[in-house]
Order: sequence, then C-alpha cells, then structure tokens
Amino acid sequence: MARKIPVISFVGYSGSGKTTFIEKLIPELKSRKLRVAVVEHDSAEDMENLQEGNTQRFSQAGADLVSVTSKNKIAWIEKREVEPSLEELLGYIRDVDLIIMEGYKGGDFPKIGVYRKTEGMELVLPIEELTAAVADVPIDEELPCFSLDDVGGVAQYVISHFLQKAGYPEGIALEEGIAQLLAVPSWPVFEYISIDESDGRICGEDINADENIPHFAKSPLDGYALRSEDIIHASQDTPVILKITEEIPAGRQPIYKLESGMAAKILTGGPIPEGADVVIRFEDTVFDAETVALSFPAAPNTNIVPPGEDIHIGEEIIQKGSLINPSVIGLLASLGRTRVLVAKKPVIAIVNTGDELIEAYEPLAPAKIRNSSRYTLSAFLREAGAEVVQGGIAKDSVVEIAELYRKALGESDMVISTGGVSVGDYDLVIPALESLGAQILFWKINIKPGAALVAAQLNGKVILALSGNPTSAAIALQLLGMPYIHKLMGKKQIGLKKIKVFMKNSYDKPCPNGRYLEGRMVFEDGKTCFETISKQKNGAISSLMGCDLIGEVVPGTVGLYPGDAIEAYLINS
Ligand SMILES: Nc1nc2c(c(=O)[nH]1)N[C@H]1C(S)=C(S)[C@@H](COP(=O)(O)OP(=O)(O)OC[C@H]3O[C@@H](n4cnc5c(N)ncnc54)[C@H](O)[C@@H]3O)O[C@H]1N2
Ligand code: MOO
Repeated sequence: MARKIPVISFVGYSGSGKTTFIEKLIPELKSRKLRVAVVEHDSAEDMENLQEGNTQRFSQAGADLVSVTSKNKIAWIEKREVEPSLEELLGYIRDVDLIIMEGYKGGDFPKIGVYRKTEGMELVLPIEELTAAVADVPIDEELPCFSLDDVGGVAQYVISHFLQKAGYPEGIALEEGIAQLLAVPSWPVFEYISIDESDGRICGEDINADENIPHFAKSPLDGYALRSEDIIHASQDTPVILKITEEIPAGRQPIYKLESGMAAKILTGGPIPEGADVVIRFEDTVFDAETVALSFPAAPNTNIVPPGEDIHIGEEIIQKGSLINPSVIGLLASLGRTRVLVAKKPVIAIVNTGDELIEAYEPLAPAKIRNSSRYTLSAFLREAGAEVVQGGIAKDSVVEIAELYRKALGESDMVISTGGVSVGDYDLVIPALESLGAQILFWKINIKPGAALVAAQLNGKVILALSGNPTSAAIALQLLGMPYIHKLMGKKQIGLKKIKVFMKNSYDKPCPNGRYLEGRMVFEDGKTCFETISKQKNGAISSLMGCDLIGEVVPGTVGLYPGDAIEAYLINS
C-alpha cells in the first residue's frame, strides 16, 4: 500500500495572512528538498481564473473534463454535481512529501491556526483543536506558536513533527541541530528600561529619528556670521567692514536679523542668525568691539551646519533585535528618548550531573573533581546576555537528574546540563528526560569536540544536555547552543560571527571528518592570525585557556601550516 502523505491544514479567518504565510512556506520547504502539494478550499475566484482561455471555452461547451498540458505543467478541470470528498481529492495527489491545505477546518488532520490578535481577530478553531499557531502574539503556553515571519521555524516544526520517522535522530549535522532547536518556538518578552541601563541589551523596537540633530542651523567654529553677498568684492586691498550686531554663544537664540552691512559674533554651536549664510573664523578677520573686517569672499553656506546634518528626521537609529551600544545610547539621549524597549534577558538554568562532582568550595576527596563547568558555562551565558540560575548537582540517578531538570524548568526559559550523555552505564540523561515526558530532539551531533550531547524539549522549553568533558561542553554551547540562545534573547543576527584568519602555527593532524580547534586571536604582519592552544583535549579545562576563537578545520584537511587561511567563530559574539 502506498505510504500516506502527511497533511497539514492552515486555518484562520479571511485576512489572517494564511495565503501569504503558505506562499512563503512553500519555497522554504522546497529549499529543504521536499515536494509540496497545496489544496485550497472554497476559492471560487481562483476557479474562475483557472477556466480562462481555451479551457474555459471547452468547459463551457459542456466537456465533463478538460485537461491542459505544457512542457512542465498539467491542469485538469472536471465538472462535478457535488463537491468531491476530501479523501477523494487527497487520493489524487501523488509523489509529494507533504500536502498543505488552506482553509479546511474539518477532517482529522493536524491544523495550524493563523491569526492576528492585534487586529482584533479571533482564532478560527478552539486551541485544543490546533497543533500549533502562527500569530502576531503568543497564544497559549501549551501551544507551539510561531511569529508571522518565522517560516523557517514552521518548516522545521512540520518536518520534525510530521515528516520524520518516530524516535530521535542520532549524530546529525551541526546545521541540522541548530535548525531543530530554532524550530522550538520562543517569544522574547520585552520591557522598557532606562537608557542608562541599556548598554549590551537587545533593542525591542525599530527606532527612527523623529527630530533633526541639530534641529537648527549652527556654527561649527568661533567667528563671525554674515551675508556672503556683502563680501563678494572683499580683498586684501579693499576689505569689507561690517558692523557687529550681537554676540551669539551656544545656547542663546539670536535677537537680530542680519541686514546688509552687518555681522554677528558667533561661538561654536551658536545658532546662525536669520539673514546670515556664512561664518568666517576669527583667525581670518580683523575685528574690534564694534566692527569686523573681511578681506576675501566666501561661497554661501560656508561653515554652516544645516539642520539634520548629523541625524535627519526619519533616519534609522537602531533596528529591533540589534545590540544597544554606547553610541546608540547617546543618539537616543540626543533625541530625548530616556527609556527604550528591550528584550528581557532569558533565564537559563544550569544542572550538573555526576557522582564525581563536588562544589568548587569543597575540599578535594578521593576520585572527586570540582564542578568547574558550572562556572565556565554560567560565565559564557552571562556574558552573552542571559540570566543564569543554578539548578545544582545531580548524582548519577535517573530520579535525581529528572527532579533537578523538573525544578530547573520551572525556574527558567531553558536548561543546560553537563554530563551523562555518552554511552556508559552512568549516562542517564536520556532516561531522565524520557521519564519527564520530554521529546528528545536528537542525540549527538557530528562535531568534534562536543559531539556527545542530547537536545530535548518539554512544554516548549529546550533542554540542552552537554557533555561532561569541559571543553566539549563549552564548544557545543557556542556552536549549537548560542544560535538558539540568541533567538531566545530576541537577537536579529543569530549564531556566532565567523571571520577569516591565517594559521600562526601548524596543526598537522589529518582531519578526514573535519574538527574544531580551540585558538587565540593574534595579530602578525597586519593579519589576524589563529594560534592553536597547545592542548586540544576535550576533557581538559586548560584547552579553553585564552581561547577566543573556534577554528573550523574542514573535512578532508590533511594538515594546516603557517599562513593557511581558515574560518573561525568568535566565541560569544
Ligand atoms: N565508550 C565510549 N565512551 C565515550 C564516548 C563514546 O562515544 N564511547 N564518548 C566520549 C566523549 S567524546 C565524550 S564528550 C564523553 C561524554 O561523556 P558524558 O557527557 O557522559 O560525561 P561524563 O562521563 O559525565 O563526564 C566526562 C568527563 O567530564 C568530567 N566532568 C563531568 N562534569 C564535569 C563538570 N561539571 N566540571 C568538570 N568536569 C566534569 C567527568 O568527571 C569526566 O571526566 O564521553 C566519552 N566517552
Ligand atoms: O563528544 Mo566529545 O564531546 O567529542 O568530546
């Protein structure tokens, strides 16, 4: 029997954006090599359009079935007394991976609700009948909800929920792991804070200037404001002498309009008086208390800062999702904006597992080690802009690990754990997650170091269980965890920044499957270079010493030598 093709229906009131969303989703699914069918319901208008031309003529002439074919398309119009059942309709569709339906509210198919709450719209079906939603605001904690432009997230959600076989994938590519995590819906929450507190936060709004800076024409230097036409004939032999009307320091509004034969003494930042179109600096004039002599002409607008020269009305100050920095804060202050909308910091809980772990403040005991990863990972996360809560150390017991996960999930937006993810008898993270009813997204990714990990989700919250090996955990947090954490943070640019660097030293181990190298950024002969950290050991804490780059050794590399170019990720960028 032919495999049943998965069907997913998008439902929502007219104007909710269903069609637009599906239109954007199709290329997204196609880019993932899927064949997609779309079934639309109740669109009399489209049916009319379809029947234009010869097909319509044959159809109107009474043909029961008209088909039109061209090199790469086929269309089929069949007259029916009654509307065919959905089952019959779906039975015609073959050779696709997914059927998307628009507007079918009935039938036992998963349905994704589309709606715009801010436009006063309602959900077309009760929440219980939906599998997910696409909306302009989150709907319900239990319902995966994607924003109206998150087609990538919906594509991944559809693939991982309806197209993949049951069970979880093992040993997937890094990019696939990142995509799976990004597909777990998340909504940054926003808050207004003082701009004084906003350095390093993610802006929650697009801000454009609503005023010109400066908002008046001003002088960029100390000198005399005057009319260019008055000095057209000025020369060394025949200087023009103008009468000084007033003094205009920065902050004082001029009193007099400059008439012919007049000048105003003006200081840097002072407003240009009406009538003046030139400022000549003190050094180029001869003056006394009442007059100023000019001995050369100047073109109109010389030394005048026009309104809006610095920032003009409408100019972009910062985009939603960008990092606020000191210069943005200064611009906001110039515009009179003392509060700014920012994304709340996501709260990430850290749980460490392992019988061998003791707290950093405890004295060493035989076979025990201090829990260093709790501190390394917390520091990385805080530096990246998250709030960190400590979920404690769990002994190697399914019940204890599950209990700490449960508690940590209650206090955070995401849980990161260490240890217990390999294949040993004490690797109990997967059973602990399963005992909580979490959905395991995948186990292990194809990176070295950092392969051993588990990604899961429970009630829309991600649990990223990293390796116990300190360097592996740190590298996997950076490469796999950070893109999702950036999304949680409301960042527009997600994932670490990558740069091109030149090897400072050799790394001569062949890497048939590729690997990542811990390294330091150094500068030599005007080039940004990559110096490998001497210990490249997954279980060593010292492999991270001074490490600010993760170098990418592409599969098939037989060795790297000084001067060779590689790409490297900037840690915590
Ligand atoms: N038979 C196999 N053994 C291992 C494999 C494998 O494929 N087959 N993979 C190896 C790789 S690669 C990694 S990575 C580790 C992953 O192991 P776990 O995630 O289960 O981690 P643990 O065994 O719990 O710990 C590993 C190592 O790290 C130390 N550790 C643990 N937690 C901390 C902490 N919070 N701070 C500092 N150090 C910590 C722990 O004592 C162990 O020495 O598995 C390999 N084995
Ligand atoms: O998986 Mo391990 O994380 O390669 O060191």
